[in-house]
Amino acid sequence: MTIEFSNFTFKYWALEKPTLKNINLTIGKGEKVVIVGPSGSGKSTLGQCLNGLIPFAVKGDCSGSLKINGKDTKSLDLHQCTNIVGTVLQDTDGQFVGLSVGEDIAFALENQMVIQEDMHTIVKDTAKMVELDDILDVSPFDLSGGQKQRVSLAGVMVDDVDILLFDEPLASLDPKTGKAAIDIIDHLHRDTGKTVIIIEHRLEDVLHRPVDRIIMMEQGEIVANMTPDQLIASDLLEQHGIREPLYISALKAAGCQITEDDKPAYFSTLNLDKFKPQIENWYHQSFVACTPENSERLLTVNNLSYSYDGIKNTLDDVSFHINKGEFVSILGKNGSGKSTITRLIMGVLEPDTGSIFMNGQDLAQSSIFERSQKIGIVLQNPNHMISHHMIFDEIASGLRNRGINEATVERKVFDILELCGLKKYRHWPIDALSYGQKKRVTIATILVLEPELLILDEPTAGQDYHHYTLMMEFVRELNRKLGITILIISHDMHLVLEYTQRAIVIANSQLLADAPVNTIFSQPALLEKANLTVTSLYSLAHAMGIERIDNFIHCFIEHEAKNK
Ligand SMILES: Nc1ncnc2c1ncn2[C@@H]1O[C@H](COP(=O)(O)OP(=O)(O)OP(=O)(O)O)[C@@H](O)[C@H]1O
Ligand SMILES: Nc1ncnc2c1ncn2[C@@H]1O[C@H](COP(=O)(O)OP(=O)(O)OP(=O)(O)O)[C@@H](O)[C@H]1O
Repeated sequence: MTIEFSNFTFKYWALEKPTLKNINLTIGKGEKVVIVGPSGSGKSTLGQCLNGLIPFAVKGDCSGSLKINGKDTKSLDLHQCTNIVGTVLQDTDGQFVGLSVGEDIAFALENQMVIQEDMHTIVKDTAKMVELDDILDVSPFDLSGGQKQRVSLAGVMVDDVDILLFDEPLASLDPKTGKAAIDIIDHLHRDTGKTVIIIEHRLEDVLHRPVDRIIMMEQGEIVANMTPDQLIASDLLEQHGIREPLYISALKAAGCQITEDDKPAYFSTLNLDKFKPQIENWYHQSFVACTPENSERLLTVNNLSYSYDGIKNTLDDVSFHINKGEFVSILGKNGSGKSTITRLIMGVLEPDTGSIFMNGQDLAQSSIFERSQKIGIVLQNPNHMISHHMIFDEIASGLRNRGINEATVERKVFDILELCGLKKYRHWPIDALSYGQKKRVTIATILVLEPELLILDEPTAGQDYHHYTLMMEFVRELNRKLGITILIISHDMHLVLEYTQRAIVIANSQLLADAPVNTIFSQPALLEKANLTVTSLYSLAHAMGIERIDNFIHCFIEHEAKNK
């Protein structure tokens, strides 16, 4: 199935200007391509033109043509498009049709009239590939964010379509499952010859397996269309605010010049010998010792246990503390209970046993409202938080609830809109925003309230590097200047390395480790237990024969922080 966009332009009815401008792009049958680009650049819109959601479900004006296998999509209907293109959507909640995980995976098979006996086997085998076989009877809506993402992946794997489109398949997946997902996509691609299109901000993770081409979008246009080696060796990623792989950042930090001939797109193909002297030199020159942590307690979690069903403990005797002014992360496998900890801190759930103290006060004595005055939480899925139609009102709502006068509300909201890169959208309805832009709105809504403890659940999911850097630098400023304590829950190891000092690792419902990030990331066996993976920074140091990998990681963290 060849895909051919010719002079293709698309404008949403709700917007004045076109979102896709004069796109000329051919994707050949059986190709595997990645689409990258800043948030709001039109990646999902391009994907939706392919799967027929545009123009059949979402209205707008198109000009030029989009042909799939020579057929203009204007002559097809939505049903015909979905029979050609299978999609894993960015917001998985909108995608579930079954009452259980098993039914959901089986849905596509029912449509294909697969016989019952085969159906059970196919569903089981597919669920096993994405580690869902234990929870086939659970409702998709009772799953953690990453588990939902796995259900969507499984659903599309059984689809009998020629083109597979993945819109941010990795956003909520833990690192190990993310790698497994990329392996699965790679197998599907090689075994079936299907055309595969992956839209993703986590470029290094996608490049875990080879791809044919990377297409870069910016403001509705295609600004690059080249091989991964060409792109990684160029300055284009940096210019367009897209994060380069960690090992490339480390090589550049050491002053190495990387060319296409070095085959830099994959760690496994990169010729490292050439760079060894520079890396060693940089490491020996830049090592500085860790700064000691502040020891005044803000939050103390004591022996916390919680079970949703009264049978299996989601959290089992978990204890940790967070000091005032710290920037800490919680890491762990999908479904290990990280978001559950957040719900217990907020008071949405009550612990079965154990307690949580804030500033020496037992939170069991405080209502949800009282807790929300001190603790701000940004949930994983922005669509679970938004309750107003207009962006300004959404961000202003918390301040207005506190009875703050309108002039102050306006000033604070404008300041935060600017900081979060949302100023030009202030009069927009939230519906007209991309997923990443919505996520930024929800972060702005909480940041404007300047909480004492800020908890960010997957802050970078769906965010491009440029926007997330702006936002995280602002969060870091809140942390450094105002002493606001920050807790992030994330599967984004690059983010965790860049910003947090200490990581709390949860595995199999229990606390597995609580240590500085450079210590955590230099222990492969520990990472493995929590479905985390070593980063390419570790692999680089290892390949260079550096003994104290924790020190090497620490050097890199210091370098990044200084050069932001
Ligand atoms: N349903 C819609 N109605 C009107 N405008 C929309 C709609 N969906 C997206 N847009 C607009 O189109 C632009 C591109 O959005 P799109 O979702 O394609 O971006 P994206 O590159 O996928 O971003 P992200 O990485 O944040 O998901 C955005 O500026 C957004 O405001
Ligand atoms: N409302 C609910 N009812 C029943 N079980 C639930 C509910 N919410 C979560 N669970 C289960 O509790 C476990 C922990 O979920 P939680 O959302 O805390 O995980 P998580 O570590 O945040 O995962 P992720 O990294 O995927 O976001 C999961 O196995 C999930 O299926």
